[in-house]
Amino acid sequence: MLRKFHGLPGLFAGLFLIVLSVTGAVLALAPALDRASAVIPGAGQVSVAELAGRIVAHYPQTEQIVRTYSGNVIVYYSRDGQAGADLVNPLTGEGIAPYGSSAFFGWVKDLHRAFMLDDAGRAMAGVLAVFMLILCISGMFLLARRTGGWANLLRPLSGSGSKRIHAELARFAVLGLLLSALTGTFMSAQRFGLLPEAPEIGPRFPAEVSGGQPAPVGSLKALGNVDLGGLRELVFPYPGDPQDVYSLTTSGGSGFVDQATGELLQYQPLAKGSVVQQWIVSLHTGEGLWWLGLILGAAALIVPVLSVTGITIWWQRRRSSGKLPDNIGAARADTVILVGSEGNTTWGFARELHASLGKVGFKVHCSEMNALAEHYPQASRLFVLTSTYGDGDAPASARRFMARLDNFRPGKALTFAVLGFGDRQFPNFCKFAVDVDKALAGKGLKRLHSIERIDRCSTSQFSKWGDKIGQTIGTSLGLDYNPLPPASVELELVERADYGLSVEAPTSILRFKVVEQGGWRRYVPGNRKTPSFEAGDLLGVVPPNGQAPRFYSLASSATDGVVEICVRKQPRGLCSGYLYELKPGNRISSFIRHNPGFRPATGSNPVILIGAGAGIGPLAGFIRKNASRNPMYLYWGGRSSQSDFLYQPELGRYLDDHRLTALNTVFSRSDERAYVQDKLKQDESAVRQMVNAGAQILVCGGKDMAAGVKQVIDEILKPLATDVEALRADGRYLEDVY
Ligand SMILES: Cc1cc2nc3c(=O)[nH]c(=O)nc-3n(C[C@H](O)[C@H](O)[C@H](O)COP(=O)(O)O)c2cc1C
Repeated sequence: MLRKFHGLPGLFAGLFLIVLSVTGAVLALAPALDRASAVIPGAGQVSVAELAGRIVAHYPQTEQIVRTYSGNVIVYYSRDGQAGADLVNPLTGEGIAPYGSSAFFGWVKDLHRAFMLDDAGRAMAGVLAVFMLILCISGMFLLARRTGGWANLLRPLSGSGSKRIHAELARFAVLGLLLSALTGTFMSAQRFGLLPEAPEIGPRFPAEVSGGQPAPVGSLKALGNVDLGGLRELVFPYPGDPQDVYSLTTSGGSGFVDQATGELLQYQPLAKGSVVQQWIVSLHTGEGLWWLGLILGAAALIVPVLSVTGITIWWQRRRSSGKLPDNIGAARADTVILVGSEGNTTWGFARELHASLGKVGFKVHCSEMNALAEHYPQASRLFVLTSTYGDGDAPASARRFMARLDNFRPGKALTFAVLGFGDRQFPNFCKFAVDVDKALAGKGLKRLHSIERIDRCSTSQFSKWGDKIGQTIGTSLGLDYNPLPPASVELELVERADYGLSVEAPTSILRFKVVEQGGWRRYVPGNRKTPSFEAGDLLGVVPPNGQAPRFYSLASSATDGVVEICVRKQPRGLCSGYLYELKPGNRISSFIRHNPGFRPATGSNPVILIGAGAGIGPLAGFIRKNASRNPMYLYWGGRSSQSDFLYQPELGRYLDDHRLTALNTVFSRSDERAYVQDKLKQDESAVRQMVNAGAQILVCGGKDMAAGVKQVIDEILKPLATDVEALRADGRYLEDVY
């Protein structure tokens, strides 16, 4: 709901908001440019009387003196019957240059205020300001939800791509945009009479003036009492009319000055409403607050990027939520399918189930598990299809499911069935699905069918499960789904570095180049030259006998120009053995699987990287990409510094150029006889301090190491009254475990 509240105005208004914000950013420059060219005497240095006296010496027929919010002084005068206006130097009264408002800024202002369309355009700009207000407020709520609460709003963000860029920039710009939107809405509402405007009541013309011989303007007492900094305008009396007066407006109010006695007559302070109104204009335009104008301008310039990334996110979400043409609303559905997925393969199965159930007449609603509603009023069947990630953890689209389950109010008639997707080679086969099954039963829901687990996307297991569900609900589903094979990438080994033979841990860093498809094949969709990937994504490799693919964490990003992995040869490892035997020039077929849940946060908070053995691969990749020199600390364990110190030269270079802040290694077959978790224990207080300062922890390596690390970190965190699970829920403890 909140997301819709944020997305719909954004989509609708995207293009117009871009025009509004770019023109706003240009206009925001005006106060700063004006200010830069203005001569501004210090406070108390020049009085209005002195200023007027100096100006009159150069412009005997002065009609009016105006001081702009930026501090420029303009004189309006007549000479030889011709009216003119000049910028003047307040210290000398001399003219600097003829004054005229800029045609360019005038044009931009028209575009900004009214899209060149008069009142219709002004109304549109007002509506857009309201949209912007809704976007800012709903965006702040979404950000708080993403960072795990308002107190964590400044916490480093995880994730990548458009979502990350959108959230990071929005966080930077939101206060400026909120201020512009609020003040813009206020000004539009006043313009269209929806809010009252402060009445412009000036002082009444004095009933009596002395009518005596006019004194020189520089000698008038009332003008001598006003500092130039407070002047708005001074209108001169009509020449030769002793009954006329000077009309003075200052930042505090307005009044009249007798041209003979110099007395202040009928002074009226500015009404409170006018002061507020003036502040609102200043806060919107930066008039008189040139520095604020620049901040608002910078925030406005971010709007085009927010619009483009916002539309990209919406589009990606639409696509990944699976082109479900007949998706029924949650409130009307009799059947609900919830999907937990990280790499999107489970969505394909969910789509097939959605289509089959729809075909036999059910009203089916399908969404990600994170979008679990509080209530499905009409539903009597709930299917949960979910994969498992990390070490038995929730995939990205289900991470908030368990927390949302607390507020879930299932109707009495609701029954459920969980279908887990996983890989039997993982010790925690489909563990998250099992957890969900238990949690739903714990909520008092009845099982429509007991949990089943699908191994490595087996389509036959899926189809059999469909048959059983069909029998239970009294109709044939005929689930027949064949996932498309992922786009394959041909790689050629260009370089390898071998380690660890003498300590029975043969491990190699393998660097491949992407083999470009020649001839017509390069035009086939999917045969892209270089796929996009980041360190921490996964390289899928199918071993030669065609069994299920094995995944290796990537140590490089596409921009590095190589595909780099770190492979430890397992004793009877089919795929690791195959890769280990490769020689430069050999080619393999592979595919990329994105793993956006395993990425270091950006920002100045420390990042603690922990790994052992080949687990150093993606961690080294993160350090290589740390161009902004965020504090990164690496804890890594191997067997022997002489034999399997992977990436030793690179890490030295990263320390030198500060991409890596500190390196802590430990070797189990040296005198230390210790593992990486022992090293963490030794560094207990430093680790605790870093976590207390907002550090994020990323762990990569074998499951035993990960379990040991988790145990030690839990102990280290005890005095902080938090633990690994709490950090994990905040996106501050990420694991890539195999
Ligand atoms: C990094 C990683 C960790 C995984 N961890 C587990 C796990 O702990 N248990 C399991 O059964 N499957 C695990 N899997 C396998 C996935 O659950 C399986 O490939 C699933 O089909 C992915 O579906 P999805 O693309 O919809 O997320 C893991 C896969 C990867 C790439």
